[in-house]
Amino acid sequence: MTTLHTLGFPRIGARRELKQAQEAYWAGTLQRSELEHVGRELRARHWAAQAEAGISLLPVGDFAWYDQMLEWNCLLGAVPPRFGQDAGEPVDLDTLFRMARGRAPSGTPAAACEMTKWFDTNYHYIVPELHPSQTYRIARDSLFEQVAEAQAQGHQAKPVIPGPLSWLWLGKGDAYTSAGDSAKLDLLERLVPVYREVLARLADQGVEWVQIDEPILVLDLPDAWQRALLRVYDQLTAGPVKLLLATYFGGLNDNLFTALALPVAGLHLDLVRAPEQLAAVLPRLGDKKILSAGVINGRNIWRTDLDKALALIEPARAQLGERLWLAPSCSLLHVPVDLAHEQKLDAELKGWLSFARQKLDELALLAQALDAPAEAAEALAGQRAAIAARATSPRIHNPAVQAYMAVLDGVSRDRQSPFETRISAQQQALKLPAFPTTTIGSFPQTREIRALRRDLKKGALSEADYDAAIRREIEQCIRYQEEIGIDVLVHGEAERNDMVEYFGELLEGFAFTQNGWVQSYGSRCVKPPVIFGDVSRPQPMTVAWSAYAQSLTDKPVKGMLTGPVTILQWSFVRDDQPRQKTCEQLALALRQEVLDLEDAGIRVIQIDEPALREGLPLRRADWPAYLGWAVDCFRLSTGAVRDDTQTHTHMCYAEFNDIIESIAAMDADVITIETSRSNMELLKAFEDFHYPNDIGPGVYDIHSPNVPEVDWIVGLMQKAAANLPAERLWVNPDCGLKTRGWEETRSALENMVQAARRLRDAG
Ligand SMILES: CN1c2c(nc(N)[nH]c2=O)NC[C@@H]1CNc1ccc(C(=O)N[C@@H](CCC(=O)N[C@@H](CCC(=O)N[C@@H](CCC(=O)O)C(=O)O)C(=O)O)C(=O)O)cc1
Ligand SMILES: N[C@@H](CCS)C(=O)O
Ligand SMILES: [Zn+2]
Repeated sequence: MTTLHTLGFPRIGARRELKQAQEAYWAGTLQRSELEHVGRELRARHWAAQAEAGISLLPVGDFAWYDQMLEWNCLLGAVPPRFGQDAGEPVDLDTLFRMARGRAPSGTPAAACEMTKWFDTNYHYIVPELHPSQTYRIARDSLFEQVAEAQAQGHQAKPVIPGPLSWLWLGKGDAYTSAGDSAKLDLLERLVPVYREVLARLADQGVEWVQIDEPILVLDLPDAWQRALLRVYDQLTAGPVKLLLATYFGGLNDNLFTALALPVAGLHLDLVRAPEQLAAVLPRLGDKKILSAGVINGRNIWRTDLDKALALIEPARAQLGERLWLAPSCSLLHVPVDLAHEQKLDAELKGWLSFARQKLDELALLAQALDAPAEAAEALAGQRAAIAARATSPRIHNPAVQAYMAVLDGVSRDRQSPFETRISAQQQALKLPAFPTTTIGSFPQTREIRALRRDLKKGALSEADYDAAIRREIEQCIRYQEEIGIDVLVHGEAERNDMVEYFGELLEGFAFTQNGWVQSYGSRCVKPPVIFGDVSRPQPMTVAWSAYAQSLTDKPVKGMLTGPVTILQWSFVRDDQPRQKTCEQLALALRQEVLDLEDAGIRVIQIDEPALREGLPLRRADWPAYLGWAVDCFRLSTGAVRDDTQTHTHMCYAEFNDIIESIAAMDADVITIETSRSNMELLKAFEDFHYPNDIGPGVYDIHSPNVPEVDWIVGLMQKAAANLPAERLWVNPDCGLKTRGWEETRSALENMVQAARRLRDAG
């Protein structure tokens, strides 16, 4: 019998039960005991679903109240001193929430820990805060309690824990200069004994296998880290539990020999992203190790081509027999829970898809195909038919798009004139003051706005009434910005459920789901649209809203679009053509929208690319190719406008140093970026590079409810002006305001405008 396991199952619940419960608890309307009950119910449901599907080793530790890394930070007692954690006391749930959000129903508010992107996904983890004198201890028991919970339900629990090297790599601290700073390795001396203690406790609970995640093994690793892996795993494997070392999101490449040399009992490979590594691993695996083959894609939603998967793993099966285990490529955290909850997707399209729950069945079928091929034949034939139907469907091809793509090389990506010429034409047209103020696009998405969309969907509100209500929101937003004296206004994005899903709903070649939620961070989720075919724009998507907003004021209103790379990155993308091609189709659709906005009298157009950096391949050798086409697609979408039309772009959650050249090559007239959390440190890349175009360094952190003081904003801008020409600087928040309330938004923006006035007076 083939052993099946998963690296993790989505924790949010098919109806986002975890989100509802957490937010109610934070708001004080749900008791702690009720919250804990919801957690137990979800875990039990998810384990049961996996067991029913035939998964024998069930993940424990994939459930997290906010984030799995944060759970581990708390288990290790790595709680920064500002949270007032008593040494020796267990870390309480509210302390965990304060680390994530700065506040919780109990305990003193403190600055939240940093949150950043998890590898190349749209999931965000809470960054471990490292310090050279940090000590560790088992400070939270939830993992052990959950193991007992799973066992009491009759399951074979396989705890899932972050490996020590990956935990350190992903951590940050003032004493360390980069992810791979070898000084971090000094902490291992104190960390490893606690890992050993954890493993010993799990062994006492009767656990046989522990999955230990070392995803950094798919990155370019310095020698010191490779050596540390060898040293540490020698110490970790001494006890009675068996370790399954899990790698995912790529191939081992030059880390292959290190991974194979580790004395662990099993190794998990991502054979979706890097199928070629199997041939290199098989002859070197030895005669004892388990190989877990990750053959079901944990990062996308397409039904698996099981014939292809079988062809890949058959040599492994022949060599390893039952030492070959099967699994998804990575945790299923990154895909929606259950396709069964989609009532509105047409049957053809639904037949092409597989969400987390369906992926379990695919895994079981694959095992059956190995163990009892005759019994699997009929189901395999059904799967084969579904794969063939998708590959040959006329819905995926659009001749008009193909015709445009065929002449793409001849389409200019360049603006008509260089920046110096354009900016003076824009200055004449827009007549902006020094230190112009603007915002990033969205204004608070209030409950009322979301309820309007809910009612529209339910049929309780007509299209006309919905439109009228959104227009009122836009008018209020414009009036407010005029009143406080913002220079370049926005319409506020009230009509958007999400900056990617909104466009997915309006573009051809996309499908969208009712319930395909995926956790982005904490309680926040996204519903990534599905790109299944050639992308085109049947009609303008934003022009009516932007033109309406512009009709209300003489001040310029920015048109607001999500860029091609970000739409690509935050969607589930077709896998039957290179991502570059899909991105080019998106860029062409956006190019038409940009020109329509310009025709409608919109003089400033922003094309957001917050995911440009997130899309970077994990291996540096692959960066130039990606950056080449990503920048090209941005330029394709923006390049056709007149000189006096001003283009903006916006990026957040990113470090810019290593891609500054590509950012400059995008040639947006203005870039607004997230810099406030780093106290303008991130601007250094722009200073060192002598970035030529206009820059709006974010002057306050929109992720925090704290209102920035005028002096503080002035100080930050002066810091920026010390190294960048003042006439190139804009004043703006560091991201959109959709997750904020109106009260804090008002105070913050008013202070921001005050600060800009003071800067002008001083200059
Ligand atoms: C900027 N970020 C984004 C990322 N990815 C995206 N795809 N979009 C982004 O904006 N990645 C990086 C960052 C940070 N990530 C996020 C992710 C998610 C949110 C967020 O606020 N999510 C909302 C859901 C937004 C949404 O889709 N809203 C819909 C539906 C709202 C809903 O739940 N409706 C309820 C009824 C509501 C009511 O009655 O009050 C229902 O249908 O039952 C909409 O507005 O229509 C979230 O709540 O998780 C932010 C940053
Ligand atoms: N225009 C978007 C960008 C977010 S990254 C917003 O303001 O929400
Ligand atoms: Zn942003």
